[in-house]
Amino acid sequence: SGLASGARYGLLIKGGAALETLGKIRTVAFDKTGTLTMGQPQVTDVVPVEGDVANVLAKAAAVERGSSHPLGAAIVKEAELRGLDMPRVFGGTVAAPGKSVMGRISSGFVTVASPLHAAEQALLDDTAQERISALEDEGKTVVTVCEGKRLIGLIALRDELRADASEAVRTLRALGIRPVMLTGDNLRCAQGIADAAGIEVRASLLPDDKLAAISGYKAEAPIAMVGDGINDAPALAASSVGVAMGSGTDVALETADAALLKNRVTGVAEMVTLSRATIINIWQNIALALGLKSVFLVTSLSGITPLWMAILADTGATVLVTANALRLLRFKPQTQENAIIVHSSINANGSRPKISSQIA
Ligand SMILES: Nc1ncnc2c1ncn2[C@@H]1O[C@H](COP(=O)(O)OP(=O)(O)OP(=O)(O)O)[C@@H](O)[C@H]1O
Ligand SMILES: [Zn+2]
Repeated sequence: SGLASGARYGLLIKGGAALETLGKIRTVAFDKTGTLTMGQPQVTDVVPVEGDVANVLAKAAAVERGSSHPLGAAIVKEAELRGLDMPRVFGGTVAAPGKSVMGRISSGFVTVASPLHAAEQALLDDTAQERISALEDEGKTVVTVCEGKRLIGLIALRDELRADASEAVRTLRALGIRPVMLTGDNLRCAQGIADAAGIEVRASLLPDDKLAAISGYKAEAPIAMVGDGINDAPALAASSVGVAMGSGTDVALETADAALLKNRVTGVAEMVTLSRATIINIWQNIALALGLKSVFLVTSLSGITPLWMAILADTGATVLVTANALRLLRFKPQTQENAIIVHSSINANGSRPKISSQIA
């Protein structure tokens, strides 16, 4: 009944074990991009160092074209909006998760990378470094564009916080759970987003660092991780309960133990509440069943109640237990955004989520 009730609110939980663990978690780790934020960054600034804006944007977009990263998608969209001709890429592109993407165009190798990992390609001088810090202080994510070993420009992007992110964080704290944001983005930008959401943050984490962070928390107490599967699928799999955003990748939906179909991050707290209610309900039922049975065992053995009455009472207990379990179907999440509850398990993009077949 707990699983069915969750499904009605767009909370999909893959089976009883995950439902049970959710009630015990002490920490919830959130990915930033696409989880606490909308995951639809927009290009805000293009700073050319060599050539003009179009040169930087077109080359960056060329190597990002095959990339599934939200930053890459934003760069390609911006180049298309400006009607730029993207140079041809020869021999495909190479992505280093959490760091960069690289490809070869006719004039040489182009790399789009985080400032932290740009140093592997080119040295950032003081002017570039200052410009990066200034943009990051505005809450933007900056990527560097290099051609060969030369920095040719910077692209700044901004992603908006989800409307229910701070409510999600507050609700978890009220349940005695510690929320923390794990991100591959730089600390300046991440700190701005984290402050707005009211959450503590660990930034500049590579996918392996996210995994290590999860294992660290998990060694202390059960932890849930909420992510979209881009550079965090291993962390989702390693946490006690992995929760995928409904808009996330197929990998996320497959590795996760649960999913938030309506992309409401407040759903994590609702899952915990539902789990706790279910666990209490199960213990009530066990106590009820055993209690009634022992009363009638004693009384019928000692001849106080006739056998037929004991049998009838046994059936009655089953009815009571079932009725108590069915109360869970009346479960309503406490958070305010319930107006947008949809009674179906269809994704926002219209496709059926893969895990829907597994609802008990
Ligand atoms: N395809 C790419 N194009 C440009 N930069 C990239 C790309 N992939 C990774 N990066 C750089 O590496 C950084 C970390 O990437 P990662 O995907 O781990 O984190 P994120 O998506 O920014 O944030 P989060 O970890 O919260 O999802 C990015 O902020 C960006 O600077
Ligand atoms: Zn991410």
